Amino acid sequence: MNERFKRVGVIGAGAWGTALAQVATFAGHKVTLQAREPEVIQSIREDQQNHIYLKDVELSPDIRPTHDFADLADCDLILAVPPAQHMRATLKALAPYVKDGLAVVLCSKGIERGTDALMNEILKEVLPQARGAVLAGPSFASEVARGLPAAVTVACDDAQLCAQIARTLAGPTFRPYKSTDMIGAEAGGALKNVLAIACGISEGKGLGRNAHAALITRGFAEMSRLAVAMGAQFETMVGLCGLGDLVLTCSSTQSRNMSVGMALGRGMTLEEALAGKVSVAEGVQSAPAAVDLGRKFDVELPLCEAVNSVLQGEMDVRTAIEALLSRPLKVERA
Ligand SMILES: NC(=O)c1ccc[n+]([C@@H]2O[C@H](COP(=O)([O-])OP(=O)(O)OC[C@H]3O[C@@H](n4cnc5c(N)ncnc54)[C@H](O)[C@@H]3O)[C@@H](O)[C@H]2O)c1
Ligand SMILES: O=P(O)(O)OC[C@H](O)CO
Repeated sequence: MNERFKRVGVIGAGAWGTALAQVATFAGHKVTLQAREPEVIQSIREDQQNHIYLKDVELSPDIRPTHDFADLADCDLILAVPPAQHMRATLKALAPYVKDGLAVVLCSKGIERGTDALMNEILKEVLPQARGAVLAGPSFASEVARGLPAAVTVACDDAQLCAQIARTLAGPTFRPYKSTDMIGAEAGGALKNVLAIACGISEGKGLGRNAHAALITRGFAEMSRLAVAMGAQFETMVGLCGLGDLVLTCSSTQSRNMSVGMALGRGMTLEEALAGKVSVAEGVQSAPAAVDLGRKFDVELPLCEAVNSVLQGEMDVRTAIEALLSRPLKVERA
């Protein structure tokens, strides 16, 4: 009962996919890591480092990089870690190698633009024969890959599968907490990225610590309202994958989302803020989807809407801030 999975595969050798492959080796596994770029494969094979996406971290020799999805065919646990906008295509590429009941853990934090789908909805459409779970929570890849302590949420509506995944990935420095709330874990992970852009804008504009605290608190209220309307439990939102990840991402320049926001706050255009970046800031694509979901579920999302207006070039930062501060006074509630 609840034995560990034996053959772990990871799809996506960005910073987080590489870090999660490393986590699985800390837990004693040999891991197949599917990478898109030949230079990433070469870098891991020759130097035991991912020079492109996770610089200066010594990787375990138990990580086996490959380009070929067929090499994942004998895995019994797959961690899917592409950028959210590429999840659908990635799962389609995996499809020929998926056996009935394969466990697929969705580790990307975003909402698909155009469909407003969370990652588990995409999994159900593309690989209905697989069993899905979500991994989310406060976890900067570089810290996790270096073996610094982190606690995350693993969410799955099948409690037994959840326990099996948690047991497979748990290690001396990586502590998964179990949950059955997949929507909450996914919504928390996706929405905190949009709110981190808001906090970055505030930081870049020099609006001070009071504004920062207000943004995190009202951002939390906003993301919880939407998540609960989508079917999440409020309890999940006060956990690692909700408040925990929001606080982390809004408080460090390690965050790509916060960094993009800071660049916008300092007066750059979005194009300038993203120029030359190989890494993904998911909030940029998730913002319009979040706004869409707010309308669909009739939930007010003033901060996400303001961020989205700035990202779409519909409002400059100063006007967005003025618009937020001049809203009618409200009763404070989550
Ligand atoms: N980096 C972190 O600290 C961290 C932590 C937790 C969750 N995440 C989430 O993990 C997901 C992946 O982020 P990351 O940080 O590993 O990536 P990254 O920013 O380090 O690298 C970009 C990734 O995008 C991939 N990519 C680019 N074009 C692609 C395409 N057309 N199809 C498929 N893949 C493509 C690249 O191969 C690479 O793996 C995101 O949803 C992110 O929010 C990241
Ligand atoms: O760098 P970011 O903004 O993508 O955040 C990384 C992780 O999601 C933090 O938990």
